[in-house]
Amino acid sequence: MSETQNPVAVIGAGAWGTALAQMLASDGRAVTLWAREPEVVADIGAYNRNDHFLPGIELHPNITATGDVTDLAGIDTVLAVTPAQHLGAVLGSLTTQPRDLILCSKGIERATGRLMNEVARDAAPVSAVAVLSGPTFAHEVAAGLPTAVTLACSGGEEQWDRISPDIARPAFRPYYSDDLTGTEIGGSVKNVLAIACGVVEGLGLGQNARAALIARGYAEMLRFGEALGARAETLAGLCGLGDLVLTCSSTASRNFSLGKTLGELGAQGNGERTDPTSLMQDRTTVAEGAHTAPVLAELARKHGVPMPIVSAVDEVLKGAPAPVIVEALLARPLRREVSGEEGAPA
Ligand SMILES: NC(=O)C1=CN([C@@H]2O[C@H](COP(=O)(O)OP(=O)(O)OC[C@H]3O[C@@H](n4cnc5c(N)ncnc54)[C@H](O)[C@@H]3O)[C@@H](O)[C@H]2O)C=CC1
Ligand SMILES: O=C(CO)COP(=O)(O)O
Repeated sequence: MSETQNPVAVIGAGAWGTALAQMLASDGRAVTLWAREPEVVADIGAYNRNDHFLPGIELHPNITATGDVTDLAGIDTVLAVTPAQHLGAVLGSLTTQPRDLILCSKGIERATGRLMNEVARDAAPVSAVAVLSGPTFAHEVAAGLPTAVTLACSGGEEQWDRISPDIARPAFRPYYSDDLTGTEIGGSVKNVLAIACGVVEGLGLGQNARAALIARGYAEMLRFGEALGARAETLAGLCGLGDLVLTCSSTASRNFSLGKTLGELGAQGNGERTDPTSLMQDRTTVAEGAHTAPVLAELARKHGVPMPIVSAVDEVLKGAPAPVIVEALLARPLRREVSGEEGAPA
């Protein structure tokens, strides 16, 4: 490590935390990776591999895995990459709060309806919070393939100047934003819409239907964002539209593939209700959209924001037959396309 390189730490050694550690370590700097599972710590220490969550990748030797949060003390720049529902508890277990805490989870806290930056500001009030989000399949980033992300800084340009050199690499390009709400809404809502696109794929409804769903889903994202104070320009960027297009187009997405299975079950089910619970329990990896959908549908109702696709995903996740739900979506009254204008054309 050169003397000018700050050490960084990553909390959470799932696929994304491990891929971020690999990307950050690519310039030779020391990266501390905190893992919840002792076997993950052991395997990274012994073999430089995390086959539990990111199989097939040889990790840089300058990544040090630990299960002890006290090893994060003194590291100024820390990325938090836990599943959204566990962020508050994991941050609450830290013995010290870093100067800069960069949130990389995509979701909304189910019990409280809070975005991750709200969870983090409560759990780590001393830290300056930032949000990193964009089109980033973990296996591609770990392989060194190029992408770009939104990096939204609560501390404005001063924080950006401090942390962007620690995050940017030749193949990983952050873009500055100060809209944390918009950045988080993009990543949270797109996961739910990816489940919807997977359902369409599983039901065999075709490419046109998927593209229509992406466009109308994006309109829902914009409406919800506006209600919560996000900027539309943020949602048109990497963390919104960019990630939406990625995640809605590929079975490499856990959310899309969950939706596809739900659609296939629905297609076989003769209009009967399904039981997605066992489907979810069997998964060792997180499909955040399944946790976000109920709380997002609830928040949308609370704010008076029409989000019919999000509500439809929520229904399918609760066991409603996918073909019946799709039929109901298509049978809704005709209306203007432009967001904010209600009613059918004259
Ligand atoms: N995998 C990807 O390509 C990307 C994932 N993300 C986001 O990163 C976050 C983490 O996802 P992944 O790393 O993919 O996870 P993963 O699905 O690969 O692994 C599951 C993770 O959950 C953790 N976990 C399970 N139970 C827990 C508990 N009780 N408390 C704390 N942690 C627990 C495990 O330790 C592991 O780190 C999610 O919010 C996801 O949306 C964001 C961008 C890309
Ligand atoms: O957020 C992601 C890509 O940007 C990963 O999506 P999935 O969680 O659906 O795999």
